[in-house]
Amino acid sequence: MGAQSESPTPMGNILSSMAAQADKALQDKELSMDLPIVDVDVFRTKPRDSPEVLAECKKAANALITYGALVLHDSRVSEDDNTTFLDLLEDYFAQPEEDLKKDERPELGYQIGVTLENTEKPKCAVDEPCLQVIERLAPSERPLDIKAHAPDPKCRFFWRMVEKPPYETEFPGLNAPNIVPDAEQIHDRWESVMDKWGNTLKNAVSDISGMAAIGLGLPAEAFVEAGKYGPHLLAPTASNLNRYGKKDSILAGFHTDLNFLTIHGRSRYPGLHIWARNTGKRIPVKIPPGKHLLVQAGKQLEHLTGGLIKAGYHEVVVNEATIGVIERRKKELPDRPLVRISSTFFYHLSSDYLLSPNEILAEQARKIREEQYKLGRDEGEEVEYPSMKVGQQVQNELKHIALMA
Ligand SMILES: O=C(O)CCC(=O)C(=O)O
Ligand SMILES: [Fe+2]
Repeated sequence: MGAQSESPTPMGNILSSMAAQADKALQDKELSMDLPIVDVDVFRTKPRDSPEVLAECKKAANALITYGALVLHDSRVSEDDNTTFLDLLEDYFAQPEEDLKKDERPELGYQIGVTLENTEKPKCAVDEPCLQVIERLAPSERPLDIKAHAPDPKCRFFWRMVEKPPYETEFPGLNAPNIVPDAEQIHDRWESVMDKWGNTLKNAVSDISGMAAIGLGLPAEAFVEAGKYGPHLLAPTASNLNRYGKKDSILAGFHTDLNFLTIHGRSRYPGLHIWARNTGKRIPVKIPPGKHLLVQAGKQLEHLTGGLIKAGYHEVVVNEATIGVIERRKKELPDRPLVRISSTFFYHLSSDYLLSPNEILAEQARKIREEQYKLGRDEGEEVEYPSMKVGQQVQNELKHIALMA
């Protein structure tokens, strides 16, 4: 009798159920990339002081402390809006370079409109603490080499989504009006498509800010108030995969984001790798299907929490999975532009807000640092977080990435 038709023994039963459990665990792990999934719906629909909401907020704060990242579920997310947005941006970046150039504003540090390829540099390449972060990673987990400090081949569009402050800002350059592209087939649908998808990302990330504040023991409105007049940006990147589609091309070199929280919808092309603090592992991002988004901590959140939450490192490269999608789309949609658009939104604190570490959180950060050190996880030299206006911090960072003189 063949093994397949044998009637199951009790031992066989146990083994197959263990195998099924292991399969399920592997599937879940791949879906969530090992990151906790935070349900924004719980926060939006249940009473603020209910145990369920508090538990979900704690989960959000702990995920940001432990990983610098989380996956969120939000029933307001429409995949169709993301698709429409990705199509629009593919069409936009397929235009001739001289048309794109009309939307460049170098005099404003490229903080509005388009940034063309080979302009923005990965800051890490000249930043000693960042290079040490790479050195502390196991060689197999390191990002692609950025030491040449070549600018990134990715382009970008910045679409500002702000509420005008009821006061005179010290940083008007960071708060300039939006640019709507000229081209007839793009102009008319631009504003509504950008605002629709942008608002989905903005609402979700703003709710995560509220949840993180509660989870950290702060008043619910602490971060949202601090970001009320922030120069939030819908900030898709665009990488020309005809030109930069070879395996191991760096589209955006290893870096952290300078803003408060970054939120991503699904890109059509894989290639974003994140490093979760405390794991030392490179994680290829796979946002689970169905109303999920990915959030990563940025520098402003690190600053405000005195390093309790650390900005998350990431890179965007052409990996095997990217090549797979390139080949598939070439066959299935030969007339579509071969451009990798990222569905990225930068949530910022208000430029005039004083960025200064919360002492209670900074004390917790010191404790965690010591515990980590005892566990043999050296996080490098202690970072200073001097008080400064958010607008000042942004300008300092822009100088590092070559967008501002
Ligand atoms: O392209 C992506 O998926 C992310 C881009 C990114 O890291 C950034 O825009 O800062
Ligand atoms: Fe980034």
